[in-house]
Amino acid sequence: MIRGRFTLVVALPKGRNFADGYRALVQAGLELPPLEGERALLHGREGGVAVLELRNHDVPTYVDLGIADVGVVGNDVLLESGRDVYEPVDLGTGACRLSLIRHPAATGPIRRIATKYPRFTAQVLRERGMVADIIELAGNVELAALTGLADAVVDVVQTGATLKAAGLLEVEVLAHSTARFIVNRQSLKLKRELLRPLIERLRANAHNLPAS
Ligand SMILES: Nc1ncnc2c1ncn2[C@@H]1O[C@H](COP(=O)(O)OP(=O)(O)OP(=O)(O)O)[C@@H](O)[C@H]1O
Ligand SMILES: O=P(O)(O)OC[C@H]1O[C@H](OP(=O)(O)OP(=O)(O)O)[C@H](O)[C@@H]1O
Repeated sequence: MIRGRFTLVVALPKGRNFADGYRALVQAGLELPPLEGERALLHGREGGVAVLELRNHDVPTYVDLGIADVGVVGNDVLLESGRDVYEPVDLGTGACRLSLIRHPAATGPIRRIATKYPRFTAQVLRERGMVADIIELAGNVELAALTGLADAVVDVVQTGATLKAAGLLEVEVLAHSTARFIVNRQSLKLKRELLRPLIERLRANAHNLPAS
């Protein structure tokens, strides 16, 4: 097991949330390894802290199953994952929302919803007693509303520029998202002396973030 060879294994998502996540952990005093080479997937030396570079949706999986002790991931991905991890800190970065989006001409009942977030969408439908087919897509989800593949989509909105350019409407915000620091429940007990102060410092620093 990789965890036995390092003091702490950190799962970070490639892409948008990587730099803020890395910085937040360093500012909280964690000695992260320097990042080696663009194509490296695992950074760090035995006996120190390791960083795993993962796809967003894989971060909760690695943390829940105990391969990584801790991780950083957007709440949107956490909601979708259904994974049981401890989520002690809202880092406040990477703010966006998961919204219901429709074409202005689509005014009838929603029968087909396209999304990268099928579990989250199914839960929203269940909570509202609604029935619709969910079509899982891998990206550029707005195209489903533009082309008529679906009569609504659930996707990430940040500035709204993508929707505006496509002439689509943000009908309803379903969830707000920011980056979260997550912890494997067993690691929290086993590495308490390392993790408790880290969590406190992350909380204090997140509190002092300028409002975005
Ligand atoms: N405008 C935005 N679009 C998409 N995600 C955003 C945006 N703003 C913040 N985020 C956050 O960034 C995460 C997506 O990061 P990124 O765009 O790097 O991933 P991706 O290219 O979709 O790759 P992956 O397939 O690994 O999810 C989201 O889960 C969300 O928490
Ligand atoms: O409201 P906005 O500020 O326009 O941001 C939202 C858009 O940004 C992301 O797409 P991106 O073009 O980054 O590609 P991706 O789908 O590969 O993440 C996301 O999937 C939305 O389409």
